[in-house]
Amino acid sequence: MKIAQVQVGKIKIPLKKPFKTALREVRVLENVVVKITTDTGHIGYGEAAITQVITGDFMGSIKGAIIDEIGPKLIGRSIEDFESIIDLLHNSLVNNTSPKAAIDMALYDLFGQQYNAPVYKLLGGYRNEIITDITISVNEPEEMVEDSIKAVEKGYKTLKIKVGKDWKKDLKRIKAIREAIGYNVKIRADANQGWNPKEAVMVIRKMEDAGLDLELVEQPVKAYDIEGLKYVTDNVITPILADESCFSPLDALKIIQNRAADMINIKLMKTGGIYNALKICSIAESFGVECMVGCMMESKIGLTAASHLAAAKKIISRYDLDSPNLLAEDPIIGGAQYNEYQIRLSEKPGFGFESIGNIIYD
Ligand SMILES: C[C@H](N)C(=O)N[C@H](CCC(=O)O)C(=O)O
Ligand SMILES: [Mg+2]
Repeated sequence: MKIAQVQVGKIKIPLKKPFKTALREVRVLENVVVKITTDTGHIGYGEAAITQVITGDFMGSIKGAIIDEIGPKLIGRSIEDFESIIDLLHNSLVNNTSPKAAIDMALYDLFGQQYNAPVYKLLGGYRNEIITDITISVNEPEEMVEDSIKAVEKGYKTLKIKVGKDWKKDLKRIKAIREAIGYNVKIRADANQGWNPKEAVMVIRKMEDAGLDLELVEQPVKAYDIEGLKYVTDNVITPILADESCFSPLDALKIIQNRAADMINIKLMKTGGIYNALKICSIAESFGVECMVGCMMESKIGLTAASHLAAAKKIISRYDLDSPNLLAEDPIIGGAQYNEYQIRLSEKPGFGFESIGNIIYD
């Protein structure tokens, strides 16, 4: 199975309601899709999210990296030489984790097809069903309460509450939501770097003192501020999850060795795909540090790849794989099966995509 063509396209899907974090607001998802076709007619798909405020990668840079740099090097390479192709991918240019992730996904999709097995089984096959949380965008507390109640009515057992805009109001947000939904539903909060270290300690301690029972707090401080992250982790009881601070396996190693966070959020857009995500899993597992698999605003193409990783590994104990549920349409037939909070993996070879609509190829 040799790579014959690498195509790049754009997928555009409106959201059900604006997705708002301390870092950005998204109304319409516009991501890059990669389609790799082999000489045997097999097709592998991947996706790169436009999340420049986190990864630095934007539409033009992602397309350029794939069309001008990575794509041409892949032509004629055999999927059986998997390690060599992945090595080529990661050494073709530094950073650019989103285009690398899209190519890595498409290669894993083909790898599964080559060996006639679903990817998650080839990676370890620990489980074939996962349960995702759902994200509540940061808005006025009243609107967040309404959104939280609707999510609980749909059966979600974990809510990921976006905060990090203003710590006093954040406290009100979490208090109001906890009062409205009770204690049978888990709350995790994601500040998306919005607090400084002292504010973070103060607000998390206030939440602890008020008995708000947070499962964890994600990325309280700036991505670069590992000392600040450690200060927060050392000074609160609530577990701290590193997200934007952890891209590479080396980032994970540094965070874990310094005990700067209690857990790691793995996202394919940060690691550059499944290959490096597996390295983070091994590092974390060696230290007994549990991981979450998260996502950017991505369609079911990216989320199917993330779900296969999440299902494969025991050390991944938490899932924030909700972005398809935030979209108004799903143009992807096949792949992971979403039934609100429940995600089932397809047993078809690779990622099991059947057809993908809505893509405009360059
Ligand atoms: C969509 C997912 N639940 C999520 O909240 N991801 C964010 C970043 C997503 C983005 O800005 O596209 C996160 O965990 O920080
Ligand atoms: Mg996050």
